[in-house]
Amino acid sequence: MLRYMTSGESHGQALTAIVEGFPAGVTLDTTVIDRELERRQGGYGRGKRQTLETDRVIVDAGIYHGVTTGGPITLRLVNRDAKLERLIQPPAPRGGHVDLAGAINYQTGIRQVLERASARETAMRVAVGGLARLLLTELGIDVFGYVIELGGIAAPPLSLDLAVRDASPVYTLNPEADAQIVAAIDAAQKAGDTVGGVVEAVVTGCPIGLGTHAQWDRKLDARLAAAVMSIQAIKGVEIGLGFEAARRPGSKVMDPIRYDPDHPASDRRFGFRRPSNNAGGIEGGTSNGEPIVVRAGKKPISTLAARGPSINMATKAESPAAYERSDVCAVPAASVIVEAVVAFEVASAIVDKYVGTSLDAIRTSMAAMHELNREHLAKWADQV
Ligand SMILES: Cc1cc2nc3c(=O)[nH]c(=O)nc-3n(C[C@H](O)[C@H](O)[C@H](O)COP(=O)(O)O)c2cc1C
Ligand SMILES: C=C(O[C@@H]1CC(C(=O)O)=C[C@@H](OP(=O)(O)O)[C@H]1O)C(=O)O
Repeated sequence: MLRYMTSGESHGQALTAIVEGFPAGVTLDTTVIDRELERRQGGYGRGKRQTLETDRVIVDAGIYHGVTTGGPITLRLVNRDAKLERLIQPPAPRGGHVDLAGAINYQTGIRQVLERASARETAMRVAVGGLARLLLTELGIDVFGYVIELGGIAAPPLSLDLAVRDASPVYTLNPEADAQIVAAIDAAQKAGDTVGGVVEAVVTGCPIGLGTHAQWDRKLDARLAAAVMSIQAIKGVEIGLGFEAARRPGSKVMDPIRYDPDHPASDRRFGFRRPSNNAGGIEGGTSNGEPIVVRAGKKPISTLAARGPSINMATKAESPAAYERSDVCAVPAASVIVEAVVAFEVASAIVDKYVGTSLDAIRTSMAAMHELNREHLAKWADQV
């Protein structure tokens, strides 16, 4: 079982994660993780905080000579803007945040809950996702996230071709490439407002059979949805066609099944081809070998420079909500975070299925399972 927990406050000393169940034998290349951290910090519309932080992962435990040992891996990110003990209690809670409900839930001030609820925590989730990516890359699986819509404006289309993708301004979160989007973010900033958007993550190279139809909490789509929904400010998750499937007749939703008899022995789909992928790579909670497509809707940031209506907690008189500083748009960052949590869930499903304490064990198990399925398909005629 692969799992992790994070700790840390937005303005505390550091963010930490302990990742447990990660296989031995994976070279922990921190530059791969740092690249993802850098992507998360980027994107047009971010606030001043990102000019103060330079996120670089520190590995405190779980490696020997740069290679994972199979023991728990401790990751750390230092907050340069650490100042928690000097921060005051906001007088008026912000709508759209946990400020009010959290202070009641924990019988504390607002500061205690907002510091932990902050999306600063997503930096660590991206570091953990980067670690998962190292395992997935070894197994020929790729995950990438990108913006598809921002402030109601469609982002330029993205090629699934890897070479084209890496050069794409959308993939590299450079919305300067789209004047309309930049103008929408600028207009929101000028008005003291914020903008949200829709992001998508695609997983390619997945074997058939991650997850299961057999039990609700092991369904791959359910696990992905929970992970993505847990990201700060994500308000909707779709797999494949998602809500659009509800509007179409069945004939325009189900993906036909075809067969290519000339497929190579190594084909992870065993020759089965789906001319469409409305299911987003998951049928009955199980990966079907097609790209896994997960979409997420991110709400616009609730902390408004124009300050939304609220109540002063001491006097209960009407008072504008607290405002210190804030992002105007964090949609490009959300695409990196969605990618990271999806990468982790897929890695976790891999470890569940191909139970192995090391990379070699997982590879061996994957190869053996592939052969087993080839044999199973070859003797199919005898079974029916
Ligand atoms: C990358 C990222 C950056 C964010 N930056 C801010 C911010 O600067 N100000 C803010 O009020 N909310 C920001 N948020 C959103 C809040 O963290 C989130 O809305 C809040 O914790 C309440 O949680 P909920 O929206 O999931 O209910 C950000 C979210 C993400 C994913
Ligand atoms: C620190 C990050 O995002 C923060 C998320 C956030 C919130 O309320 O979620 C509020 C802001 O924090 P601050 O008040 O320090 O500027 C963002 O900058 C980050 O993404 O690294």
